[in-house]
Parts: sequence; C-alpha cells; structure tokens
Amino acid sequence: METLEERIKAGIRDVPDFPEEGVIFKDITPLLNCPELFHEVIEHFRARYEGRDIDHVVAIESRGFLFGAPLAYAMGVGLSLVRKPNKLPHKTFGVDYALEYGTDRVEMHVDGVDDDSRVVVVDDVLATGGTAAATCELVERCGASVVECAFLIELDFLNGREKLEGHEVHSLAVY
Ligand SMILES: O=P(O)(O)OC[C@H]1O[C@H](OP(=O)(O)OP(=O)(O)O)[C@H](O)[C@@H]1O
Ligand SMILES: Nc1ncnc2[nH]cnc12
Repeated sequence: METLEERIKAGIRDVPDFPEEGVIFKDITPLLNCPELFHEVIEHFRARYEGRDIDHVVAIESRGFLFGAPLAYAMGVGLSLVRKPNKLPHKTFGVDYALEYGTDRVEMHVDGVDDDSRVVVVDDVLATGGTAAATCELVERCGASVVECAFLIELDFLNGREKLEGHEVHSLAVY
C-alpha cells in the first residue's frame, strides 16, 4: 500500500529547465486532474486542522488558491487571498521577497484576516520560503497568528524552512 506521499509524488510531473535553465519545475496538474488524489489531499489538511480553532485559511496566488479555497470551504472558515501586486481592489499591506527565480511582492487586504484570529497559510510549493515568509509577515501585521504553514510539496534542498523559522511547517511530499 502506497503512502499518501508516494501517491502525491506519482501525481507530480518533473519538468526540467522550466521556467529557466537549471530549475526542475514541479507540475501539479496531473494531481489536480486525479479527483481521488485531489480529494485525499484536501481531506488530509481538513482533518489535520479540525479542532484547532482555525478562523481563516490564507491562500497564496495562484496555485495556492487551488488548495486553499477547497480547504477553507471544507473547514467552514473564511478564505483570505494573498496576491501579486495591484490585483486586490481594497487597501493592502505589501511585502517584497526573493524567489527561487527572480523577485516578487505579495499583498493582502488590510482587513484580510481579523485581529487575534488563528490562520493556516496554504500554498502548493515551499521552495526558498520567501513567498510564505512574506505571507506570514502580512498575516501578523493584521494582528493574527499563523498556526501552521501547509504545503503540498517542499523542496528541502532550498532550505525554505529556515526563512519560516518560528513558524510550524507541514508538507505532504518532500524532495
Ligand atoms: O518558496 P518560494 O521560493 O518563495 O517559492 C514558492 C512559490 O513559487 C510558486 O509561485 P509562483 O510565483 O511561481 O506563482 P504561481 O503560483 O502563480 O505559478 C509557488 O506556487 C509558491 O507560491
Ligand atoms: N521548482 C518549482 N516547481 C514548482 N513551483 C515552484 N515554485 C518555486 N519553485 C518551484
């Protein structure tokens, strides 16, 4: 019997040299196209956070939305979006960060999560950790606390956990 991690890895396609030479891109589209596996992933996260007084899921653009939205729905909690610059219509907080390839910035509405609320941050991939660390900073600027950062995939060799020091990290498939 395969483990969940083995099944997830079987649902991920390695694409060499995308989006630039030397990067092995983890393509999650086969997993998304396998309804049993997609359901199992969301159900795993739902069960993990059940009974832990979670108020919001914060999902990171864009692939994080694919996991954060069904998780928030399944948990019956609010969903708040962390987006690339100039996408959100209301007043935002923003944080700049370095990516595995290039630099970027994330923003969240200033009222995206409530004061003193308990948040799970969700994304598909933890690589260098810049995106997730910037997201934790945004959540904490709103006065909320990050209970855990949840990822489908962790690229351990990029040491993303170091940038997330002080935060709990949970990844389903580690490379
Ligand atoms: O740990 P890091 O080095 O910060 O990298 C991880 C981020 O990179 C990818 O997003 P990307 O910017 O490629 O955007 P996308 O989800 O819209 O494809 C991925 O979905 C994470 O959000
Ligand atoms: N190697 C990679 N594959 C897929 N998504 C990523 N985000 C950052 N690095 C990535």
